[in-house]
Amino acid sequence: MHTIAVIGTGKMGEVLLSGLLRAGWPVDRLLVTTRRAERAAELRERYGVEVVDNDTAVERADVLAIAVKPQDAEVLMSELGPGIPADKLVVSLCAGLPTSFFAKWLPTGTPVVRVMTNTPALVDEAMTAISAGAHATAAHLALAEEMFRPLGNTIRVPESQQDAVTALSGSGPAYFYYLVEAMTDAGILLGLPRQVAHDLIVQTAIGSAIMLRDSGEHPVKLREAVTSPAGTTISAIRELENHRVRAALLAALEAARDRAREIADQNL
Ligand SMILES: NC(=O)C1=CN([C@@H]2O[C@H](COP(=O)(O)OP(=O)(O)OC[C@H]3O[C@@H](n4cnc5c(N)ncnc54)[C@H](O)[C@@H]3O)[C@@H](O)[C@H]2O)C=CC1
Ligand SMILES: O=C(O)[C@@H]1CCC=N1
Repeated sequence: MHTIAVIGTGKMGEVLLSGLLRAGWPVDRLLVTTRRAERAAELRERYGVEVVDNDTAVERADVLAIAVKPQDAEVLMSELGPGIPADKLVVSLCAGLPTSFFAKWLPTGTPVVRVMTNTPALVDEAMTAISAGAHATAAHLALAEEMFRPLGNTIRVPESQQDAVTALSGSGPAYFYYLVEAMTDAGILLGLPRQVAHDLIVQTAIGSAIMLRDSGEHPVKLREAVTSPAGTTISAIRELENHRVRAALLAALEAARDRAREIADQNL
């Protein structure tokens, strides 16, 4: 069985750690690293996991899951990279950074897998996209899948699609929360108590998501089924079109994709 070290255990590192534990990964096969002593104590107490320094993690783990902010990856990899033996697997969770960024710091031939997951991993409903770097084999991809499948769904994509994936599903939960927030405000505008508006829209989101997943119907079909002739829904849709919400979404995701590219450019 593999030993996985989470390097940089902040929000996403903890999401991965807790998911692996929920899935039954033995705690003595997990190591975590962090910069702050208080955070180390918190993780130890919450999960009973061993917190070690980065060098010890490299020595003892055979899979290194890099979960620092992309902006911190250069310092981390310049310190750690050259000492990582080529038989370890490096799994990057970092937005924007291509596998070639990691390869630059690693001994030639070290396999790197790039993943983009999302925060619904906390409830085992993540969408995780997995890509092989130059030296990653089918076995390395399978191992990355084994790590992330307990957290939700996984998909393999060519690395060239990872910036688009980041814009769509990596950041995606934020767009849905934003929408719920705005719709709750709209409910308040219409005179509903905040909690009632919140409960109505959250359950509506859950029901709609399950129908999208389980009915096999195209979203247009599902929307048309709600939209009665001369009814209420079409009046709302007209306003969404007038306010160019579709165009705003296209522009927003393009901006997120471009930001991922910028992060790469700043680090290559
Ligand atoms: N937050 C999100 O929804 C998602 C984030 N990501 C990616 O996950 C990565 C982590 O993001 P978050 O967890 O949100 O950030 P975060 O800031 O919560 O966690 C990063 C952690 O790394 C630690 N760290 C930094 N340098 C270190 C070093 N040299 N040694 C040990 N620990 C170090 C920091 O102290 C911090 O605890 C990023 O690269 C981000 O692009 C990917 C998908 C979704
Ligand atoms: O906002 C970010 O950069 C990270 C990557 C995807 C979701 N959160």
